[in-house]
Amino acid sequence: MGLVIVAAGRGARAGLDSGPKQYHRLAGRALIARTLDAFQGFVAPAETCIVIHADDDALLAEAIGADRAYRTVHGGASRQASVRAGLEALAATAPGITHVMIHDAARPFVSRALLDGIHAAATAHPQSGILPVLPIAETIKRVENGAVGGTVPRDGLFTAQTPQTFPLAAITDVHRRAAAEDREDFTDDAALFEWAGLPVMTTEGDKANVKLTYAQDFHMAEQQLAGNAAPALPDIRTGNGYDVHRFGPGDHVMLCGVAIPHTKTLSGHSDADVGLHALTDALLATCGAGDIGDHFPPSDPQWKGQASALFLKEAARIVREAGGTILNADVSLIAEAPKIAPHRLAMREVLARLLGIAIERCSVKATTNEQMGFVGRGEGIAAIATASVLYAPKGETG
Ligand SMILES: Nc1ccn([C@@H]2O[C@H](COP(=O)(O)OP(=O)(O)OP(=O)(O)O)[C@@H](O)[C@H]2O)c(=O)n1
Ligand SMILES: C[C@](O)(CO)[C@H](O)COP(=O)(O)O
Repeated sequence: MGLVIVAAGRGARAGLDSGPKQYHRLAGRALIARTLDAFQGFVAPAETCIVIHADDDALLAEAIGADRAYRTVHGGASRQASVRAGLEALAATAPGITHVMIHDAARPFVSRALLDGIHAAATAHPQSGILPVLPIAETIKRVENGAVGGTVPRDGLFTAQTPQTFPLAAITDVHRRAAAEDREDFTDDAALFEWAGLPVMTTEGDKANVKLTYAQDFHMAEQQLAGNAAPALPDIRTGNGYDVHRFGPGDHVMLCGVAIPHTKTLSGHSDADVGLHALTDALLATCGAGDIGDHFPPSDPQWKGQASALFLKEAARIVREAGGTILNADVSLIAEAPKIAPHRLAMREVLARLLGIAIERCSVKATTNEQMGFVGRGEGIAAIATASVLYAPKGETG
């Protein structure tokens, strides 16, 4: 499917100070760029021809960038002449195209559902023109010099939208014939097909697919885009971690960076600090950075007997490098013994120092396992940790 976007008009009725309406920035993005966005993934830029006014090369480059793959061609004095120029360009340079969509740059709100409906109709009726239409919802009056001259029956009346779709060879031929007969009065391409006696089938249009014609249309479009803009939600992520180590012979345990005298020690490759291990995993989880085993494999001799503080500091560094600000850290220790409560403040101080955050953002809690299971039988100590991290939006890290 090829695409002709007509954008060579002057936008006289819009009367915008900023110049031709198709380059006017709507909520920060040029109207024509928004229109082209709507076809992304539906028609390739190489099969799209943008028809612009001979004075507007620089305006187009500013609106969509100079290095885009779209074909461009200069249009004519009427919409009809501009469409013809676009069709001739596509017919000459893209021989594989059988069908073409013709669309006004001034209609930026093209939905994927509308495109799919038009495409389905074109597939069902490949020799016909396909025209999206909407029933008229208001009474139609004929008005002359401010006075009503009559009411027009609206039965069977519809308004016509773009994109309209045609077999490329047929619509190009009809445009050539109309030009040869000096007919420049067709306001849409379906009208040319009708004039040539060729079939035009309708498909359901879309109320949102308005043509921005008057200044008020631009104000309403601005309001609509402002209303649609999703509020920037803070990117707060939570990670959890769990670890367990069994007891072996010894005289102290390391828990959350504090050495607590005990009748046994926790055995492991490093200092077996389950609290810091669980918290390291929780932090890494907030940026999808794997787990402690990925960064400090137990098979690597350099971590033998290592203080687990090093692991936590490295996890905090990884989080910060990914744009994270650590909001809080919470560790629950599950042990029958030793007693944790007398050491909780010292543990929170260690966490605050290692993570570089305030102590009130660090929490350590402890519970027994009510003498149930392996912890209850005094075979080891378990820890569960949670960390919350605020990440900067993409492109604003650092
Ligand atoms: N000589 C022309 C006239 C119109 N168009 C394009 O046809 C579409 C529909 O036309 P319209 O909304 O009437 O735009 P303008 O002609 O720019 O508006 P006006 O009539 O108010 O000047 C627009 O994308 C417009 O750029 C075109 O390519 N060449
Ligand atoms: C082609 C069109 O968008 C169909 O509704 C419309 O006719 C173009 O606008 P114009 O004001 O007639 O140029």
